[in-house]
Amino acid sequence: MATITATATPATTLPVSVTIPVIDISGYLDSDPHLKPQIVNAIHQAAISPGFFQVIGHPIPLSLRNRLFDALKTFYALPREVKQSLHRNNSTCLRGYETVGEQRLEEGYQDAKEGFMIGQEMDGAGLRFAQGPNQWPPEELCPGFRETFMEYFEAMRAFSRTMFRIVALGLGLEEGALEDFVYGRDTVTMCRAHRYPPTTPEMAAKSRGIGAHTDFGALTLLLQDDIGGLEVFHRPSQTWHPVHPVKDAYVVNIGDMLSRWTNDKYMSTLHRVISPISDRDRYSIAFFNEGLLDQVIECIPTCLEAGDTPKYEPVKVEDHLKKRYGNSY
Ligand SMILES: O=C(O)CCC(=O)C(=O)O
Ligand SMILES: [Fe+2]
Repeated sequence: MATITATATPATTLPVSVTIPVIDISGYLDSDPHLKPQIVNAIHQAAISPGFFQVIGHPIPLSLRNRLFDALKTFYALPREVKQSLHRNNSTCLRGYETVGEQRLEEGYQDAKEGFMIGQEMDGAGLRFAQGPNQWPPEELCPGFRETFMEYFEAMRAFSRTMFRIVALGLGLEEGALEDFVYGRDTVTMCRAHRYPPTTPEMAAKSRGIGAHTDFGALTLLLQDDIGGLEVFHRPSQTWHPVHPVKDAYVVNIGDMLSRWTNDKYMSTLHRVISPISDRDRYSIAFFNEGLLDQVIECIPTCLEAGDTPKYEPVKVEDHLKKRYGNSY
């Protein structure tokens, strides 16, 4: 999930070039002794800078990705009243539909996207922050939507587990050191699907698909279609750079929580989406690893160089999330 940040300068692209590495993790999944350390190192370096990379050779099947994109098209084509009846304001745990213009991430712009958020299905007593049931459209209006979205969600949780094993090794920790953080009973993971309506060239300068922001969780895994429009900010040159769609890839970025946990060794990079100048909608699906509610985020000792001191006070994930979610709507 995302949060408000300082307004970025309206600078456009160039002249500096920013490389967003494309990293194949299949060698890690195959436990290839040669490739494993190379993959760990490539991700560690990309997390330091630019804080964004793309992952191929991941375990999410193309058929599942396509089924979900198809189901989302059916969902977003539903009558407005049906979508409104699933509005996130009905939910105690951030789940449901968000209309165009609802989120404001950048001063002076309204986000042009529609969104639909789900999380882990939880019911009963003792629910905590962001825990609870999802909202779903009637099955007959959107056949298979719920089943496909939940299948995708579970597959993404498993993929995230792998990513955090790689991240742990990169940070000089035990491979399983972040297991509870990413996969514990009280771990919050959220998945939001977006539809970005197209814009005209005249309107493009005044509108944003999603305004400039940093993500506030630990690690985001984003699936984008082939339209493009995602951009990252290069702070030293104050310029924006496209994250071009790469076939079959997930865009991965570091969020504020992991940046803080690593004493800013890993970079949480400002990003935005330009409304597509196209005759087609753009679709994307972001999976947010928000962390274990009881985890205290306190500088990981391996991230302190000799003579360094921690930059931040310890904070509990639950408190961090409550504050940041509260600020972004
Ligand atoms: O749709 C995208 O490409 C990016 C979405 C995003 O940055 C977010 O939801 O935090
Ligand atoms: Fe984001």
